[in-house]
Amino acid sequence: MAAEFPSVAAARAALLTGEVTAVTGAFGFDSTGKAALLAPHEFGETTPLRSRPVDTVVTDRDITPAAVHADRVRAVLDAIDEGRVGKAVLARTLHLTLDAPLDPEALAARFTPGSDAATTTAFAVPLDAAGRVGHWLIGASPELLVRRTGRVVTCHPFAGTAPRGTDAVSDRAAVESLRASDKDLREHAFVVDSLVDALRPLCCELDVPDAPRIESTPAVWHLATPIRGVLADESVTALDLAALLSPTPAVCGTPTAAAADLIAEIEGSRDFYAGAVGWCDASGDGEWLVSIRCLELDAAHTGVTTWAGGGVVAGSDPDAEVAETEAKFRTVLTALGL
Ligand SMILES: C=C(O[C@@H]1C=C(C(=O)O)C=C[C@H]1O)C(=O)O
Repeated sequence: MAAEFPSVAAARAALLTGEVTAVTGAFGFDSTGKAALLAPHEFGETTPLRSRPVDTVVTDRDITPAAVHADRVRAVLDAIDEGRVGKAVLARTLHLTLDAPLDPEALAARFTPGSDAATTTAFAVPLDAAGRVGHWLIGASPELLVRRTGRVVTCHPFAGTAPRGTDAVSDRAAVESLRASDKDLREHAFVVDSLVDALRPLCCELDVPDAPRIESTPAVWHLATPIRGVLADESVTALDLAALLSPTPAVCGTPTAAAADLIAEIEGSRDFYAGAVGWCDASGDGEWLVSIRCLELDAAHTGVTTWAGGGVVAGSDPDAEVAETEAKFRTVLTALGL
């Protein structure tokens, strides 16, 4: 049985004392809360995942209604007007009940590159260490929170989204309007500014492009900014960086604490959604993804919970926010064969 760590602090201590040579797993939206981190016996050895078709039959479905989400967006717009936050990211929750259990690793394989839901890195994390016995966090996030390789730190934040078009012409038009969207550029700048503020004191070099570029998943276009820094102090590990940077304003908001309070008031607890998934070894190297475009499978493996969110800033349109969540739900729904 691999060692399990129910918090980032416990995993960090085990790495520091040399008790383990690596940790892998997930921590939640609240990085100080319950985590599901473990030390695999043979770190680095993974079983190749094979994508198999799934025949999913949904027997029950419960989603945050579009009208409720639109009202919540209006509530955030009011909070922005009142000066409580500059940006907050609101998410809808979708619960599905399936007629037959899903195999967690076979489902994760449905997210791997080349599959219909392909984005970047697929993961399947058992959540037992966090007390969610038998539950799994499964998905494929396109968003790199942070990677540390020696002294080099890389972040690749996304913020600002447009649903993909249905044909080449509308898809191109979606890119052009995203590139020119003042609202999306402001949404994006909150994230880059916050990462730069957090990294600047830790880095002796920091390269930040002047303007975001466009990247895609099969479901959406995003504004993205690759950030590269060189650590002044090599003792700062990838896990330290992930816990420091998460949640970024890509999934939370600005200021962080005020946005997290607003989200908790409106949505309730997010658990593992919008936290981080990844690994860190004893040298401090590691890689953490933002846990979005993912689902939690319950202990019976028939209950699925998934989330889709988007950033709200002054000028956001409630109906467009609803449409953005519909597009983002596609990644998980496609993986489920729905
Ligand atoms: C919150 C999500 O996505 C995040 C929010 C984005 C946005 O508001 O434009 C874009 C990418 C992600 O950083 C999600 O997919 O649930």
